[in-house]
Amino acid sequence: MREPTARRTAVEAVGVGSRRRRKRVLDGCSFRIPTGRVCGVVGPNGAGKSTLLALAAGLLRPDEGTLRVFGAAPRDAVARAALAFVGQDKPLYHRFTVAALLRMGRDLNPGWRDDLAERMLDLPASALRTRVGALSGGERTRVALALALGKAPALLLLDEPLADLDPLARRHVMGVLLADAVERGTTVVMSSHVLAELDDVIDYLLLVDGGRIRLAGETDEILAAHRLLVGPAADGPPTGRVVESRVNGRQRTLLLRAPAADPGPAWQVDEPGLAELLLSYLRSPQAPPLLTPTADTTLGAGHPGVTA
Ligand SMILES: Nc1ncnc2c1ncn2[C@@H]1O[C@H](COP(=O)(O)OP(=O)(O)OP(=O)(O)O)[C@@H](O)[C@H]1O
Repeated sequence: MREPTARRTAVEAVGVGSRRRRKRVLDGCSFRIPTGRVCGVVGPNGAGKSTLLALAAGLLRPDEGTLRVFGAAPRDAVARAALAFVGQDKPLYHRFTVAALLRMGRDLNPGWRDDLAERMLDLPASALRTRVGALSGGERTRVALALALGKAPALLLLDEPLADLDPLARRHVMGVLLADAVERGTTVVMSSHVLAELDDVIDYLLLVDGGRIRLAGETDEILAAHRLLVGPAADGPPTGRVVESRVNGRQRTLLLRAPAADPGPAWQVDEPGLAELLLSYLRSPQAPPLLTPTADTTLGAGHPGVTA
């Protein structure tokens, strides 16, 4: 028997619009993120990623449309208990020691798990006695992430969690998040500009650009829906639904929506990498949006593509 959509859907946005100081920041955003996915929210500066995460965390209300978390409004008690949010500014009490903050996390959250917080924190024991204000930016990020994970949430909303972490710390944080998603089925939704490091970790993608959703769904399905063609610039480009066409000297590189017609032996055809695909879309604002069936809110819960 199929579970109700609300239980299989972590976040659902339908026609979400948001204005900040009268400026339209998000417009007609509709998508679903099923439970248990590690979803990367990517897009250029000012695209609306933080606004989208703040809406899902219940810190902002949409001006248009609806956004639901596990089927409830983000400010409902059920949703609030199920989610943890770490914003870009990571507000922490600077005069508290790390140990005192962790104690507070334990006292405030009935489902608190020391092991999860400690796994994320992974700092020397001396750091526990340090006041938060005396930590480096990256160490503070680790504390904020440890407090969020210690809550053992069903949904982790993270706004640029990797921004001030060194490469080793990034790997550690990504590893912990991935392990948690596997072990507890946590849904992780994280914005990031570090496309290269998202590649191995995310299995779901939201590309936000100019306040709109341009790509949404399973990364492997989105990649499989495209072909990267490299061939001679002198030849007429092969036909197909072109996302981007670039000429560099004698070489033309094309990103097409699959299936593409056989372009002939002069062309090399591959599936694009994630970073390549995203950059092509960002350079080509005219390319039509693509949502896989699980992300598409116009498809009902009974659609075969809509699974947990
Ligand atoms: N507190 C605010 N008050 C007014 N406008 C805001 C506020 N926060 C963001 N905006 C505006 O909303 C738009 C989207 O901002 P948002 O922070 O959601 O984008 P983003 O994709 O997260 O960007 P970045 O990658 O730079 O963090 C921007 O044009 C920004 O100027």
